[in-house]
Amino acid sequence: MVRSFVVKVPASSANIGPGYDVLGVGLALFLELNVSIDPTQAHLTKDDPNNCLLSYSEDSEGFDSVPLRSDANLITRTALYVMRCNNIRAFPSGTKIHVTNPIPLGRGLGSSGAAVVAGVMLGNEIGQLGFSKQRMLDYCLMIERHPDNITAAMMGGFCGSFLRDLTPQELERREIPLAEVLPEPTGGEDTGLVPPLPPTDIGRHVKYNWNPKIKCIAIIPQFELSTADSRGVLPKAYTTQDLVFNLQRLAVLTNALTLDPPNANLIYPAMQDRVHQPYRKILIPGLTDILQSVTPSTYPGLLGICLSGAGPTILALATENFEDIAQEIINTFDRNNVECTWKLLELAHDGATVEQY
Ligand SMILES: Nc1ncnc2c1ncn2[C@@H]1O[C@H](COP(=O)(O)OP(=O)(O)O)[C@@H](O)[C@H]1O
Ligand SMILES: N[C@@H](CCOP(=O)(O)O)C(=O)O
Repeated sequence: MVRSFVVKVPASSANIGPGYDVLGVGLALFLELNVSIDPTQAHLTKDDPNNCLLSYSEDSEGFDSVPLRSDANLITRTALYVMRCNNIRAFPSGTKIHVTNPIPLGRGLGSSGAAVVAGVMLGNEIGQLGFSKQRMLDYCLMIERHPDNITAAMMGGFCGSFLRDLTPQELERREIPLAEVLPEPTGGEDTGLVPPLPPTDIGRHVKYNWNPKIKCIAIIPQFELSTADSRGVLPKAYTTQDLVFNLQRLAVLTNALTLDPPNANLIYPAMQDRVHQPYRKILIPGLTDILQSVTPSTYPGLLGICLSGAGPTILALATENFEDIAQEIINTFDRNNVECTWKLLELAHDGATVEQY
């Protein structure tokens, strides 16, 4: 029997200013996997160590760069991790996965979070494991260890999340190096390693309301900045003043974005941050100017501006004047020799979905 299904996972913008590793919004720009399992096509998948023929559409982000072997690609490695935790060693013979990916890689729009969520949903479907989204979050959080993108991509909408404290035994499982969780490219051999099951309910979240008049403008520089590198420049400790500065704004922002009409006098200052943006300026030419150059008084309709995730994308929230706001930010990047594209995006309210067909 042939089985076919589609997995769709939204991009995300994390932090939203003061909510470092806490806040995220799912964005209507979808990573899509078209999956078919047809045992009569087993000859097509015999060259892959795990029986999987993986392809990307030519217009996909990462088409030229992402690996297609199932033990090297982030989506299928993640699916193999979920399957192997549950005693399924490989994809069924004749598994074909075609990926369409409009989410730019390494730009702060949650491409890796979407790939991890897609991989976990793929593993759950292939193995017919019947996991809830809450349980699938546990698997995701063993791989990407900040919950903001993952939660927004899985659950959709505007989310706040945290990781709960783990018991010492759980901590051991959680501290397993990533290389032992995800299968490493092996040259074709299966090491037989069974990864430890993730602890349950690692991540806790709430979904806030979001005023639908608020749209997301993403200004996307044409250079990549890996999240790991962008986390590497952050300090290990903060002053009380800086932490209180962010906590005060975080508390106000989560409610301010639900109010009608949206109030720029509240949202703009509530999107200021002292925990990550000041340190990331050295990695993003022009960031200081950009965060100061567009304000609600110079650009009516603008509500707030911040770095999207770990950058380099800029997220501007606005109700109108989208093109002018984007163009001003593009011009400032241009003066710093950085080319950009931009997108106007709505929230993705439903998060990740699977549709059988
Ligand atoms: N659709 C995808 N397919 C395969 N690998 C992906 C995909 N999306 C992201 N990745 C991997 O994740 C990396 C980017 O992750 P990261 O540095 O966290 O940036 P981002 O801010 O885009 O999440 C890519 O270089 C690639 O290795
Ligand atoms: N809170 C994280 C978010 C990273 O998001 P990404 O989209 O850049 O992967 C951080 O700021 O490091």
